[in-house]
Amino acid sequence: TNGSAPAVPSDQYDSLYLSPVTVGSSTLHLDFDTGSSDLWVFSSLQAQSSLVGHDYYMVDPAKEKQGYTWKISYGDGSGASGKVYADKVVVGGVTATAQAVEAATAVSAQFTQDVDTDGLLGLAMSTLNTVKPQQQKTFFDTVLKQLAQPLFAVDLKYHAAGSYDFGFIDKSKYTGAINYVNADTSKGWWGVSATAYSIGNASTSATVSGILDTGTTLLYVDTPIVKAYYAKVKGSKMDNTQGGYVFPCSATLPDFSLTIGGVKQIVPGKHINYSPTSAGNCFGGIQTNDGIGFSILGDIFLKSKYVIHEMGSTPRIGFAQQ
Ligand SMILES: C[C@H]1CC[C@H](NC(=O)Cn2ccnc2)CC1
Repeated sequence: TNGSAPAVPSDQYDSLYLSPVTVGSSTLHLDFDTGSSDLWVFSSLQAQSSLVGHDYYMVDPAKEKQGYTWKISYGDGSGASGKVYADKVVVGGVTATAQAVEAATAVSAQFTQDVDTDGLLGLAMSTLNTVKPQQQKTFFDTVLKQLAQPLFAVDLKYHAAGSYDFGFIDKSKYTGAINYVNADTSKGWWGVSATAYSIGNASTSATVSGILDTGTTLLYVDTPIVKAYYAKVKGSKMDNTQGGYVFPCSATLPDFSLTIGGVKQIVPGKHINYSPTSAGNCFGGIQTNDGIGFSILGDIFLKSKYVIHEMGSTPRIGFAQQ
């Protein structure tokens, strides 16, 4: 069975995208995250005070995987932990009858205060799953065999609802050719490399290695590239109080591209004006990866493309223009 689920921006800035998922008998709104591999949810195991505003999974003790635990922390310092259940999970009509559902007993403040997000659904490789004593499969790995094709496609949009397709490529969601490159899954992520970047009409040869990450809002690249980009934005500056580069909201932002598989994958300048700040300027969608050694191609990069993640004998990533 193939299927498709909507990806709805959680707020006016596309901070994250939420998709409806049936977990047991509840419908929750989860953040599909190609940068991690745990399916975890707010649950009845948590203190009531932590559940205010959230939909949550009502655990059934008969379905508990006794003695199994999980604990995850993300690059932005957020995290969660809890117990594990085997239950039915349905995404866009695709059913996993006994999916490992990671029910939270504790979550960090960033998640508690984000009342729209009821948990995450990881879509990276299952080798990154945090469940102990036995690592569990992602939803995608669980349903892989029932899909017509071993793939999912990501269609995030700028200030609009997009979708996640499972098992099929939707020709109505892109124009032109799909450009495929092999994925580097050796670190558990959907890894890609670029051979150049461009700012406006100027192209620079460089090796930019990164991971595709729907769970990250912005586009994080090496500091020299970030500096070169904002050098082309009048009035821009690094503002440590705001935590990154800001600029006058009236600024014209140049397009940015990464050349992947010989094809320029363009991020429109318009998408790089992420949001207004509390200080009266605007916060950039391109920021430094703080020298973590690789780039994070988050939603700012993804929301102009239709991106196919194919787990064939040789994992591949396909890029097409929305
Ligand atoms: C420098 C980057 C900063 C942003 C980091 N992204 C995340 O932490 C993504 N995420 C998933 C769940 N909650 C957050 C990746 C590193």
